Amino acid sequence: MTLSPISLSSSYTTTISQPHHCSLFNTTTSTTATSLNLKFCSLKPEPFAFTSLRHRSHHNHPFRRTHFNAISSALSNNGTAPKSFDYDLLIIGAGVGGHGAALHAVEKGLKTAVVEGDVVGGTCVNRGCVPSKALLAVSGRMRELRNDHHLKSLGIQVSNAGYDRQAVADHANNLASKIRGNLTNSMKALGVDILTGFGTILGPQKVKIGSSNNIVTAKDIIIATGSVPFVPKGIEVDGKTVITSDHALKLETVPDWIAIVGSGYIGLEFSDVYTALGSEVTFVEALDQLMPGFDPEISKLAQRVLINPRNIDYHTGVFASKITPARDGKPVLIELIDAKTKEQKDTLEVDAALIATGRAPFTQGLGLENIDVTTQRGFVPVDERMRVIDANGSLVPHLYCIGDANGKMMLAHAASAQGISVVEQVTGRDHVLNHLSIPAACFTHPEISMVGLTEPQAREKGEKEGFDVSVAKTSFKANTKALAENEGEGLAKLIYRPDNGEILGVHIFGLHAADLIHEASNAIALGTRIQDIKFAVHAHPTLSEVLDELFKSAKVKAQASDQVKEPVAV
Ligand SMILES: Cc1cc2nc3c(=O)[nH]c(=O)nc-3n(C[C@H](O)[C@H](O)[C@H](O)COP(=O)(O)OP(=O)(O)OC[C@H]3O[C@@H](n4cnc5c(N)ncnc54)[C@H](O)[C@@H]3O)c2cc1C
Ligand SMILES: NC(=O)c1ccc[n+]([C@@H]2O[C@H](COP(=O)([O-])OP(=O)(O)OC[C@H]3O[C@@H](n4cnc5c(N)ncnc54)[C@H](O)[C@@H]3O)[C@@H](O)[C@H]2O)c1
Repeated sequence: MTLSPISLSSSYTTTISQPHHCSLFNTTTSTTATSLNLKFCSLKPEPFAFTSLRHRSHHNHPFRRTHFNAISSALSNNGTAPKSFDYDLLIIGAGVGGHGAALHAVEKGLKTAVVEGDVVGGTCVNRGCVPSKALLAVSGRMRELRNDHHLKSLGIQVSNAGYDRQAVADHANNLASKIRGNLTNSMKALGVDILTGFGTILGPQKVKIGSSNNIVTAKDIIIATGSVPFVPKGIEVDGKTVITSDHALKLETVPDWIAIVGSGYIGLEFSDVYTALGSEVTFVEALDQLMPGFDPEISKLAQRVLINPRNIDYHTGVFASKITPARDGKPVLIELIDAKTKEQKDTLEVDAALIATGRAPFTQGLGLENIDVTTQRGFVPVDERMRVIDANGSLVPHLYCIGDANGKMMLAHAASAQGISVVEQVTGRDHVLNHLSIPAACFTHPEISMVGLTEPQAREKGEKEGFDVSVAKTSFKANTKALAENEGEGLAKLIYRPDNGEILGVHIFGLHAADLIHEASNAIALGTRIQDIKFAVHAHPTLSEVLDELFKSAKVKAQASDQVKEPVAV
């Protein structure tokens, strides 16, 4: 194995903790320096490995013939553009963003390669969505089996539900391996070349793979290099008692008492897991309320159901300014300061601390300076079509950035959708992704989901643009299926324009909220108005009737309601 040292310089005043779980990212543990050295190793010795099973013949593809002739003569002055190309499309990073783009590119007939410096699947598959959902599946079952009151009301008796920590950890790890295999095989089967090594952009349409001179050219390049945990300055991560999600997902321990710094998605999902497995949790949140990113009404309800009745306490409006791992028989020490005044507030002594304070883009060492691109807090600046913008504000020809690395929306399906959107563009069809139609979900028990604007955001927009905003709500308590499951605790909230029936946002808290949101997100994506969707029929009894009722309860002005779409004869 060849280790390729890459000197990274960071503009952060914080620490970036690289994925510790993976020996391939050979890195020092977190430091508080403003720059850090990181070693990134190739999986295979140079030259880089071609792992595709078969190649489609792309050379006669009509698009290839035309677009190669039309290579922009306006390329920037950073190196010269190649005259012919190894690939139509080269994607740096084989996470879900890169994978989604690659599959769509093959469908469009592009000769495609992905460059991956670690393992296929990136954060989502190896250190994110996939293993966390495996742990949350266990959390859900444990909650049910330990909820005597709930079980009794259904007439069920269970005694002594327990778990085997290592077996739970294995479930998460095995699932990640399985999905990683599926992703790899799907690309290989379609003829996508998987080039192993760290990708560095040398100039327009040119990428070096690994540390030696393996240079690959491509007509279009997509940066899809993702993100790593963001660890604020002053926090020392040791990977054992002070951990990030990368470590927590391995479930090496279930601490008796764990502080979770940050009550966003990661904090909330892990509080669900840890409390189900028996830990006591203390949240430390910098803003004045828990779950500050969600619609305030939903956060309030979530706090009532997911926080207050559980073994959780919290400190809001405080920063964890210094965290020292447990050592020499002392517990983990967390110094709290007031988020506004910066005055010392308290010191917590806990068994462990999970740092869930957001994620930092992984864009160091990418060679962005070679194409005159300056990152913004590490994020690659892009326009609404994911085209990379250089330091002068001009678009860099043939270069795109998708997923966590551009920071538009740090979600797996957003990364993939952005990749598909780019492929549409490079194959001649203009496409702009509507990020307000992309749903998000937090997989707690019960789940939280959302799409579009929160109520405060919608009201602010309405005020600026001069339209009224209305809100409709329905409760899960009135839903037959939810009641049959004895899961009536839930709310769906619709934020809309009463003048024209436009859906501005939908927020759901309740059983299977993550699955229910898609009716709303599809409606926003397709521009469907409330006066149309309210006539859509839902099977009875299903949870989807919560949304049916929600749309029906909205009060759209008569004029707009009269313009119902023409019926389609069958
Ligand atoms: C604990 C956790 C749970 C999450 N749960 C969810 C969820 O339930 N749903 C959801 O939608 N999102 C979830 N996310 C977010 C989701 O994982 C990310 O939004 C998503 O992985 C971003 O995809 P990406 O393709 O942009 O980047 P990544 O998945 O990070 O992939 C980037 C890839 O690029 C590689 N790479 C980086 N630099 C180079 C280089 N120079 N050369 C070669 N290769 C390189 C990396 O090794 C990596 O494989 C979760 C995240 C975490 C941490
Ligand atoms: N189910 C999902 O889709 C899912 C699950 C996990 C993660 N993710 C993605 O991963 C990303 C990262 O998640 P996350 O939960 O780490 O970030 P987040 O941005 O959702 O939440 C971070 C929280 O930490 C708080 N915070 C920041 N610094 C602090 C400090 N020093 N002291 C106390 N509080 C502090 C912030 O106010 C915020 O509430 C998210 O953007 C999300 O999109 C998604």
